[in-house]
Amino acid sequence: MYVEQQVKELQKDTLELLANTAHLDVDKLPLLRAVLHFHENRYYVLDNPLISDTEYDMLYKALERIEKEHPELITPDSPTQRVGKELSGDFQTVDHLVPMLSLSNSYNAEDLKDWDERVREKNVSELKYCVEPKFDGAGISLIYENDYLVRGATRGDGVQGDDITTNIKQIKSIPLSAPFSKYGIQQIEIRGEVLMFKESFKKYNQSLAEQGQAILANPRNAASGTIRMKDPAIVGKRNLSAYLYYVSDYTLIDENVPLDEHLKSQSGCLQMLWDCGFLSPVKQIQVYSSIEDVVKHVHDFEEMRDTLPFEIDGMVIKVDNIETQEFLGSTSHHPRWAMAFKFKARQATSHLREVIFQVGRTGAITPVAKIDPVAIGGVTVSSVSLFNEDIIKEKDLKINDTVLVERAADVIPYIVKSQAELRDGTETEIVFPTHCPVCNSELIKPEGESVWRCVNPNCEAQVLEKIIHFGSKDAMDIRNLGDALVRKFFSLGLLKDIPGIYSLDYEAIGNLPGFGKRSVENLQTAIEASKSQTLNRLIYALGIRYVGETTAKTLANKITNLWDLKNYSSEELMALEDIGPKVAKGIQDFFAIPESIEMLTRLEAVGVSFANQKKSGVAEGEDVLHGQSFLFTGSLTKFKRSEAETLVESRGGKILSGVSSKLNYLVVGEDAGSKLEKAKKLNTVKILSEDEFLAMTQL
Ligand SMILES: NC(=O)c1ccc[n+]([C@@H]2O[C@H](COP(=O)([O-])OP(=O)(O)OC[C@H]3O[C@@H](n4cnc5c(N)ncnc54)[C@H](O)[C@@H]3O)[C@@H](O)[C@H]2O)c1
Ligand SMILES: [Zn+2]
Repeated sequence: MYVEQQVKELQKDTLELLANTAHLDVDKLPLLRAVLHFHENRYYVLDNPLISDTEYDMLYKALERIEKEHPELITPDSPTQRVGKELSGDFQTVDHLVPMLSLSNSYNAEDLKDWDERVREKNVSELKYCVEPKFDGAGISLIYENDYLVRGATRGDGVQGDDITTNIKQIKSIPLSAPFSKYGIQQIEIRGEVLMFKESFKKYNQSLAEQGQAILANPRNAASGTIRMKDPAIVGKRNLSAYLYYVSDYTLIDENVPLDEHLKSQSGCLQMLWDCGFLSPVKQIQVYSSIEDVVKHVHDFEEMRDTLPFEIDGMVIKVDNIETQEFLGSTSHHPRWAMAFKFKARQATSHLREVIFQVGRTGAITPVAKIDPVAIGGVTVSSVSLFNEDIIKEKDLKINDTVLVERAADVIPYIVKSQAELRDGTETEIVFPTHCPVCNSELIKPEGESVWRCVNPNCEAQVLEKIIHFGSKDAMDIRNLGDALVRKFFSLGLLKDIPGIYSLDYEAIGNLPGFGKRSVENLQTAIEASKSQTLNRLIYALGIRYVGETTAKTLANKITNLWDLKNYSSEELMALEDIGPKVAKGIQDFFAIPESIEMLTRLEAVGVSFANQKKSGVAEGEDVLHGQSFLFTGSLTKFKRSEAETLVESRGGKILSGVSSKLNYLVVGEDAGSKLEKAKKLNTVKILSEDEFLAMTQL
């Protein structure tokens, strides 16, 4: 739609407008609209935004302000007069019963107070606000008729959406039927947000990274991409969840029966949804009568946003009383009875100055972009991984490019895109090396892979990274032997390989500047203690290709001694859960190399335990919990959660991350909350006290 020259000019205009949003006046109105239309096209249609959401919102706000001062200048096609468009064409289009509007945005206490004043000006009595998290996922609308789910749709352009019913049915937290008839409801339309929880997102990205593929930017993209997949089976595998937070429409079974109390307030509706078996934010909401309390709450919530298991990008403040909501009404763009409070942005624009190439422990060469430092979400970012050469090509990155960088919680910073439109001729190609930057051996890229590797087993960079990995938190967990210390010892020649950890020269270390007696002792204790680390951690620590933490556990559960693995055939390996030909080959290749055997022999000689302690201690019947799944909730008083989880696993059981029909046992400590409620509702989960659990695990 826009040709190259227009894109350049509009982007130039954008930057000029952005530099001055507070002082834009009516003469800029047409330009502002043109620029916003342009960015909406980039965002909703091309899925390729050029500016961050905050920048878009700043321009939008400026437009709103000018239009408010000059209402006579509002045109029907102004961006303020409609919501975005995101119909994909891949699904059948369906009409929403009630349009799915956008929300008005606020960024500070001032904005919220202004809004509160506008609401109060309307003389509403007994005003209360229901404050909810603003879930950062993909908006959906569901229709239930006679208690059955009949349709699920995306938000689309707000009036019409894509019919994604089959995909919606793959989301386990959305019940296929719900007892709305108990509330006198025949048909109901509810709204919510499909999310990928951070934990699932991390796992999903880990599997992408292990396969050398580019990881996804954030859980929101993962969720919105997944619900539009053509294959519902893939949707089922991605482990999505959905929070439902709004009843947009309903038809009663009998108009003459008085309306159920729940339906008279937003907080009541959320409770009803929860009681009907939905995941609704009843536990995360607060109802307040003063805007000051609201302001305090949203700020407090922003502080703790990273502790939530899912991403939120702000809060939504809604007038609680539904009659008052109806009285306040909506514009064509957003309801007047609700206001979003947006948290600080986690995207920023910077410049790519240099690319360095790092050698990982498997020899993989990772390009890392050095950018002009920018603050994103309270952290200064100056280094961003580019993963592999393909990503550089796909994103068309060049040195000196303007780049959009994103950093969400728990997610490593990521270059969303380069802004090719802004190039001025000073940009240069990123040249991928042909030889290892550390040992200078020629790099290899096997067919079908996207990663270049240094295959020299003695490459110093790899040896160093392998030592760091061995001692790291998820591996042997040698607390006092961190990344920096390993680098230091390595550079001083005090540490040359993994077994060398167990024959460190503590006297020489004690003479290094900054090393007191205590710190040397602590280091020595931590290293000694690691000798009896569990077998699964040891297997993971060895850095066998494709053997991640999960595979290491599977392997450890199968064997009684590490050496057993040496004799496993590929068939035997592939018979194990989740082990395919690639992983099996990785394991066999490892044991086929003399260097590996030498390393293992040395480790065993210094006393590192190769035995499966769980197996050697208990001869038979140790997996009394085999095939059973467990989850712990509430504060446990008899044991630590991590201990209990290890116990379950050592007895052959599994730990699940949430309450679902797959869960067999929920062990409840004190003050158990939503998980317990949900388990009770499910009726298939057996609820255990801590004592009952302990009794079960005894052999
Ligand atoms: N970068 C760009 O160029 C560009 C261009 C266009 C739009 N955008 C972004 O898109 C936004 C507009 O999108 P939008 O209309 O979806 O607005 P929005 O995402 O800011 O807010 C509305 C949405 O919030 C969601 N939501 C989450 N929790 C909710 C809750 N508890 N109650 C109600 N709703 C809840 C709903 O899906 C709702 O549709 C802009 O503010 C901007 O951030 C960016
Ligand atoms: Zn090398």
